[in-house]
Amino acid sequence: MRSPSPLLALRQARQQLLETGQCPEGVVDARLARSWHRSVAAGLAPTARVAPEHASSHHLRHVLASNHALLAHSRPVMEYMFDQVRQSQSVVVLADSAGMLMHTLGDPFFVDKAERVALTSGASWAEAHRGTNAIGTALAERSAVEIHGSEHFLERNGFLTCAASPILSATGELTGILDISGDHRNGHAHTLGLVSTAARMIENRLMVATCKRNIRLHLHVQPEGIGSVAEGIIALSDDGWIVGANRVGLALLRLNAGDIGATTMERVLDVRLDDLLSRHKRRPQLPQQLRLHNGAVLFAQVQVDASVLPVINQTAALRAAYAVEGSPAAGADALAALDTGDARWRSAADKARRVVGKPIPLLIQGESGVGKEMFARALHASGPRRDGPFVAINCGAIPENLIESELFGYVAGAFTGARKEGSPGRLREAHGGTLFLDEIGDMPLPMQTRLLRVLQERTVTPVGAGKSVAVDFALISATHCKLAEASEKGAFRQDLYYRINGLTVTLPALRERSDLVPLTERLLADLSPDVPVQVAPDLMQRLTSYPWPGNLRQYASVLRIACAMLQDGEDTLGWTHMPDDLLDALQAPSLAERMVDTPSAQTPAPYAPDAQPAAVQAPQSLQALSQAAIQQALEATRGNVSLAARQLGISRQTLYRKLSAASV
Ligand SMILES: Nc1ncnc2c1ncn2[C@@H]1O[C@H](COP(=O)(O)OP(=O)(O)OP(=O)(O)O)[C@@H](O)[C@H]1O
Repeated sequence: MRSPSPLLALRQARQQLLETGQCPEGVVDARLARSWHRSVAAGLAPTARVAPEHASSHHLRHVLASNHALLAHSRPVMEYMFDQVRQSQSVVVLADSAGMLMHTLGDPFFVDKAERVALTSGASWAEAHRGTNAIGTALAERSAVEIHGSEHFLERNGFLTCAASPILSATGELTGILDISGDHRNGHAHTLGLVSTAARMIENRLMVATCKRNIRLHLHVQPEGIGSVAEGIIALSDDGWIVGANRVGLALLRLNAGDIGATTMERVLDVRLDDLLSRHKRRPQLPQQLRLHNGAVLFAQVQVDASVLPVINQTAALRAAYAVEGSPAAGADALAALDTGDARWRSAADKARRVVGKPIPLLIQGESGVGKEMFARALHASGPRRDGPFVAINCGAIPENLIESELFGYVAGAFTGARKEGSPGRLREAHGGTLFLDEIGDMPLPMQTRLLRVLQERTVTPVGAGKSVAVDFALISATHCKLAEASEKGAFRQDLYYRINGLTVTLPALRERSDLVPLTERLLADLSPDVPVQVAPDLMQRLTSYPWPGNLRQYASVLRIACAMLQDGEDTLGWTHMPDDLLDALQAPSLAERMVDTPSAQTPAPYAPDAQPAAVQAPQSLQALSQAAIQQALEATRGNVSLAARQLGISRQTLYRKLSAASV
């Protein structure tokens, strides 16, 4: 963004923006124009003397404490940078992810001047407060930028030249901004390069520190590039999921940040994790030559912390054992195991996979019984927290007077009836794993307020306790109602809604799914793992068109009952195996079917004994068909009502009822 534009042209362009709302084309580039527009939208005026936005010392302490690791890894790099620019009247600055300055190192001759525009710890350089400037603009654009002289929106910052680069975490989140600011007369063409390289150095150091319990691959296209600032780094979970990556690592593997936590190494590289690790064990110092599936060659140095090797070996042994038995690999994509081909379901799963392992709360919407909890469990089992607990809480099922102590825990003697030893509470039980809040829309409003505080502060204060306890869990919530509407009507706190709704996915109702046949096959394979069971085609046709108001819960239960009704030697579910309450509903044609009242209409076949398929071919009334079936069952069982009822899949009482109705 270093501008060849003369001072006057920039001033005129800014004036034109203020007067007409448009930047003149060709004078400022698109990125600068976007930033100026944001500055105007924030209510800033170029000549205004805005009071600098400055954090209280308490808030600054809090920010410094929560960015402890970033600061620790940045300080040595900043000192090195400062050495490079020592003579050029500059300051080196580290800001947090909101643009607040946390640490500055400055040339004493320049510091006085810099202090006048508040280039000091605690000052905010977010665009909303200071208009266009390298720190705020790099934050807004998520990319490295240089802002020179009059490109700054506020005229009082026009004596500066600043270059800033975002610092990204191992999971791709922007965690801070590194910047060099100096007198615009001393601007140097290489400053932006220096800042960007230094930001990469910090990112790499941070990544190695935060992923020290992961398997790490240090990558480069040449073995000599490994260990340099230009190396790619990929962090893997012990079963091969990519759980972290620096920018070069992503580029080398042709991935983007959204793939972190959503794909495995083996999907990208042509090597099995076990082979990679065993080669590393034999020759730990030697870079391994690897190939992407597209044939490109890379070199990788594996690094595994000695303290986690035993865990990895154990997981590898488990994986090998599972592979031998033909069972799904430990930690395999448990969501994929639920995927039977419905496009809407798959799209929800694909989206959810992208946030697994990231601090983004997931909200699952869908009718009751569509499988929201199973989906959440599978997601947990597919993610890096799979070894931690999965704690499911049905917010609608806990009595209102117990919900507080149940969720937040209590100390010994907190209230009458409390357990002597106190209780940690369900939220703390989820520490290190996933918290699943089912029916979150049913949570009473006072509890919503407390929950919001927990989610904001990531701490829980048990009932009766003075101190709060830190908690760390991934959050998945589920609801069958439209929470957005509930929050608009005031029935659900809007701020809590935004907090739990990092990503919303909606699971389709069973009647909307296009995969009933493969889904049925999978459910039957689970229900009867030893003997393959199938469904008679005419019944399957009707099961496919039935609206299933209870969704998967109802359907899975019907199949479970039907399998239990199979006699020895039977392997095909027919009408006789359907529970009798459902049989009536299946036989009653749907409204749509009733509207198409022609003999040629494809009316799904109602009950017919499997031995007499021809009986269903003729267009008879349902009642007549039912009576015929009863007659045949009684004949086949020589009048044994109990046996006939069993064959028909109905209770004895229902059979007697049907017989007496027929004789009236
Ligand atoms: N993919 C699936 N495979 C097999 N059975 C399933 C599947 N999904 C759901 N079920 C069956 O449906 C039942 C209900 O599923 P789940 O509790 O996940 O639904 P839900 O949408 O969370 O329901 P609710 O809204 O009532 O809490 C499960 O106990 C299980 O029997």
